[in-house]
Amino acid sequence: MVETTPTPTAPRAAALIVAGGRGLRAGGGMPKQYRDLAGQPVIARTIAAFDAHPAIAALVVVRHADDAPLLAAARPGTRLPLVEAVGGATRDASVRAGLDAIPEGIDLVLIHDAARPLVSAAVIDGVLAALATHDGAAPALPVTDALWRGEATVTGTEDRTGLWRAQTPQGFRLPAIRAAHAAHLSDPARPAAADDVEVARAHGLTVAITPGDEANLKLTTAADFDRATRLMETRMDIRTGNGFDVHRFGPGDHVMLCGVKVPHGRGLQGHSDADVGLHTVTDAIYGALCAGDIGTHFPPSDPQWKGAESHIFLTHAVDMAAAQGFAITHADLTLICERPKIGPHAAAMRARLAELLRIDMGRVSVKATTTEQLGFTGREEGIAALATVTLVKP
Ligand SMILES: Nc1ccn([C@@H]2O[C@H](COP(=O)(O)OP(=O)(O)OP(=O)(O)O)[C@@H](O)[C@H]2O)c(=O)n1
Ligand SMILES: C[C@](O)(CO)[C@H](O)COP(=O)(O)O
Repeated sequence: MVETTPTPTAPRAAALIVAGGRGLRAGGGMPKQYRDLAGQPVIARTIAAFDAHPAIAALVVVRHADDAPLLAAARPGTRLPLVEAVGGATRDASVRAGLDAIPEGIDLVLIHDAARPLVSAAVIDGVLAALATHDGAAPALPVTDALWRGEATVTGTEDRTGLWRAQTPQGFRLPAIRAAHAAHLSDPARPAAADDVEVARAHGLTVAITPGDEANLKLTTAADFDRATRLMETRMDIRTGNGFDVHRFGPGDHVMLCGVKVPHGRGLQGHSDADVGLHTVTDAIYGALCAGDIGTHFPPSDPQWKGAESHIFLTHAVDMAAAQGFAITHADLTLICERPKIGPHAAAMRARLAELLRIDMGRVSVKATTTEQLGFTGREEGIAALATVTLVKP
């Protein structure tokens, strides 16, 4: 008989995101984790960072009892189901509530502050890698500035050798950190723990220090929001794409423009429904993604696209952008024709485009111009369109 060694299965890791605090030091009129950071709620970025990591198999978010509506409004669409738990008066209590809510079948837990939205895949990787050989692991940065003691004047200098600035996620084997938190809770003399590493160490666990990241800052004060925004600007991938398309007039009694049926004495000719507005915006998105054009993805030689409604093409481009982590933040379309007059239909066109682009109508512009009766559009032989879109990957 041949003996086989069972293949070890990779441990399954959960992300436990603590968001039960009030963010009093940050101010701003609402708990900091729900405030906007460069166009997205802080917590949406934090959740998305873990949801996007392939080693994360479960997501638990601990919120304050009053914050259900805030979390519902801020949570992003996620690959993983999002388990919600209600936190307590201290960070420790919130972590315990989260540990209790972790679904079955999880081996490792990464406990992370919702207020650290810029956590990178590399920081998460470092923690997970160290957990293969340690009870716990957490990122940190060495203290590089001199450390003083004092109030208004300096009264002493502390030795900074071996001092670290602790970050999250702090990772552990699930049973061990549950036991550590239970022991911490039952200790009548327990001090408030600075973090989960302190709770773990008090229970005898060893914790490896893994590479931290300056960008993985905790949003604590109002100034931290400015700092995080600046950090994001330097690492953001911002792209613009342009599109241009023309369709000629032929027989018909209407034209399709941005998904809106506009009555007209002629129709537009094309393999699909000839919606020159949607085609142009679609091509602008493909352009920003460096992904060819509509013909690359929907060849005119393919009979299945004959008469197709053009929202199919735009939805494909929007999905492709989302799959690559891009958010569409703006679209500007210019339709070039003498007639039909676009003005009376522009609001409906903006609304439909916004719906298809999955963005607010305030980020979508539809305008029109004539060419003063010059050229093919001036002779009313067809309609031309120009578009610019902006895509942002945080
Ligand atoms: N009772 C608490 C307190 C804090 N936290 C979470 O722990 C993280 C780190 O805490 P901190 O930065 O101190 O947040 P707040 O307690 O919200 O801030 P503040 O002390 O300024 O009110 C935050 O994501 C916060 O939401 C929590 O889940 N439950
Ligand atoms: C857990 C922590 O983020 C590690 O740096 C930090 O201790 C929590 O924040 P607080 O400001 O000390 O509550």
